Parts: sequence; C-alpha cells; structure tokens
Amino acid sequence: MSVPADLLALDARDPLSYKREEFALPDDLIYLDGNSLGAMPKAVAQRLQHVLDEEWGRQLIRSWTGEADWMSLPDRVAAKIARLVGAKPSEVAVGDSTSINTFKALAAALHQTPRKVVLTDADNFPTDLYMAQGLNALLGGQLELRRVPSDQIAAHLTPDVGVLLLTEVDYRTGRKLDMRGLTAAAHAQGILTVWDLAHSAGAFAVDLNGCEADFAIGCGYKYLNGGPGAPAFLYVAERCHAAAPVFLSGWMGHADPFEMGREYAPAAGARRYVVGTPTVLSLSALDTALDVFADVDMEVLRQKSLSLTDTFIRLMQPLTQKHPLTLATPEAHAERGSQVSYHHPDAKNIMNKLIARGIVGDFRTPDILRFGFTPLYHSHADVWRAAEGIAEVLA
Ligand SMILES: Cc1ncc(COP(=O)(O)O)c(C=O)c1O
Ligand SMILES: Nc1c(O)cccc1C(=O)C[C@H](N)C(=O)O
Repeated sequence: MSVPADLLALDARDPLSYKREEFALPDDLIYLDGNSLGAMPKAVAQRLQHVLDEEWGRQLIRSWTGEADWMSLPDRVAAKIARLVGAKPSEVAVGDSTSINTFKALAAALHQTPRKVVLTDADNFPTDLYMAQGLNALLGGQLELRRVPSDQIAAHLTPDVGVLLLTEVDYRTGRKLDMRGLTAAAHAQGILTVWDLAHSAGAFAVDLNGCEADFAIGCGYKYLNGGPGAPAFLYVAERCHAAAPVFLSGWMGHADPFEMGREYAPAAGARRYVVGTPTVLSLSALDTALDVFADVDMEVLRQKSLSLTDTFIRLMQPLTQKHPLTLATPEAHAERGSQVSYHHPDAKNIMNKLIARGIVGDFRTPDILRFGFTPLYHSHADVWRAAEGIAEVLA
C-alpha cells in the first residue's frame, strides 16, 4: 500500500512543508514525540559550535558584556517566546525549569491573595502538584490543594479559591482547556490564574494577554525545540509585577547585578524572575531553535496541526472497531492540543513494539498510547505511515 492520493494532495498544498528541511530528523523514523522532546533544528549545531569556539573558547569572560552579550541572552530569548504566547517581552522571563517556574508563579500568586485554596486538575502533570505540595510545606501547611476532575473545574471556582493552577493541554489525553473562558470565570470570583503551557507553547498560538492570564509557565524543550533540559519560561502579567514579589531573588534578577549591592532591588519587568547565572549553552540552543518560528504564521501552524490530528483520528477509527482501543482525545477542535492519545489495556507493550519499528510515541500510565504531532516537521504521509505501522502492530 502506498500513501493515498488525498493525503499526498494535502501535503502538496502544505504551506509549511519547507520547514522539515530545517530539522535534523532521521529518515527512517516517524517521530511522534515532539511533545516530550522536540527535534533538533539544524541551525542549533552551528550556533553551538560558534558559542564554543568563539564566545567561550576565544572571548571567554568578555562574552558576558561584549559582542555575544550573554547578560541579555535571557531577555532576547524571552522576546521570541513572548511573540508565540501573546505576551509583551517584558512579561516573560527565561531560565530554570518549568518546575522551578511553577514554584515562582504559585508563590507570587498566593502572595497576592489572602485565600489559601489552590484549585487544580486532579490529573494535572505531577510536577505541578508536587511543587504546590512543596510550597505548602514551606508555608507550614496552611494551603489546601483542591483537586477536581478537569470537567468540573468551572463548577469549583468558588470564592474561597485563591489560585487556579491548570495545564492548558493535558499531557495524557491532549484535551485542551478553554483558557480564555476559565480565566474570565476565575477572575469573576477574584481568583488568580497560573497556566502551564508545556504542551501549548509552539504547538499553537497562545494569547496570554488576550485571555488576561495572570501567570504562566512553559517548557523550552517540547514544541519550542530548545533541546534536552532547555530553559523554561515564566510569564507574569505586567499588572501583577508590582504586587508579585520575587521570592527567589537572585542577583541576575537584580536591577544592577554588578553593583554588588547588599539589598535586593528587582530588575525592570519579568527579568526580575531570572535567578542565577544564565545557562548560556542551552539558552543559545533555544535562541536559535526559536528562529524556526520567525516566518511562521501560528494560525497556519494550528490549521496544519488540526489537519494532521484529524487525519490520524480518521485513519485510526477502523482500528478502534477491531481492537480494545479507545480515543482519549476530544474530537472537537477547540478541545484538542497537538497530540492524539488512545487507551489500550496493553499500551506499554504496544508502544515498545512501535518504537522498535521506528514509530516513536509515548506510553503514559496507566494505559495511554500518546502520539504528538509537530506541524513544522510532519506530513500527512507521516501520519498515514504511522497509522499503517500501528495497524500492523495491533494485528
Ligand atoms: C504539563 C507539564 N509541566 C511541566 C513539565 C516538566 O517540567 P520540568 O521541565 O521542570 O521537568 C512537563 C513535562 O515534563 C509537563 O508535561
Ligand atoms: N521532561 C521529560 C524528561 O525530562 C524526560 C522524559 C520525558 C519528559 C517529558 O517531557 C514528560 C512529559 N512532560 C510528558 O508530557 O509526559
């Protein structure tokens, strides 16, 4: 069997097809895991070589303030991410991990309200729950972490809730929450919002300012393709800056680090949430990786993402009739991120077999087969080949 003509026609008119060339991807792999670790943009290798040879190797310490200007690297990367998430550059800080930034955001948000309840999705990504638990321990156990199923969040926006901590796209099911509606409903009850955009940033256009979101965090190594352990980001709405204290008040978030003053004074804007010395190698990789998005219209990217996931769901549909395979991802476009997941009682074993055949997705407990689609480097033909491989493994 070869790729059906209708899918080849979709690929022929794909306005983003030229993007695949910008990535180093093995030809014999169908990589459906960009939602865990994005593929490497080819330009990153050249950038890192330059950083090694010239900026570090030759210029050494002079690169902090010289031509390389490592001091402003977090801010330059922040400006590129800001465009993708609908924020002002001065509202985004880049550095640390998503986990650490979750702590910063949650601590700052809780400081702005006398309320002690943090409302979250019972199935939120573990690190979000763990960071809230750790913060609660630091605060002497005065918080209540209230966990409810995602479809019951709206009904639990009660006046005792201080902060709503949610992941926009669920890492297991790929279900996308209504960030705009939930943020407005939260605000109507005087609740601040912290959105985890790990599976959103770079996957589709996010509009933090348009949604009037208060705080957000996100990963650099998934759809932003910044490489393993890439720096994460933190968004703090401008109107929250004055009241959102910096608890991790490191010298690199100081207004004038080299003044070496005795008292902490925050830098302007979100730069104050940068803590210690910027991780130049990984920031440089992320900086160049983000250039892949420079000429990309995020609405076009979203349309392609939906076309890829629609196609996958359609091709997989007959398999759900023959096997104990059920779609875990919502079919409504507004409720879907850029991944498609299925429940299967033997999911772990099936994923291992798929990976052995070069179709790389994820198994997630307890029974999820997860397939991530990256419109920058996937074609409809890839989707078809993946579905064919899955059919063979299931058979
Ligand atoms: C929703 C979500 N939040 C956070 C993280 C990760 O946080 P960190 O980069 O700190 O490991 C992930 C994935 O690893 C995730 O899926
Ligand atoms: N962050 C990860 C890592 O450091 C190692 C392996 C996997 C990951 C992941 O991305 C897990 C992930 N956030 C998930 O959505 O399941």
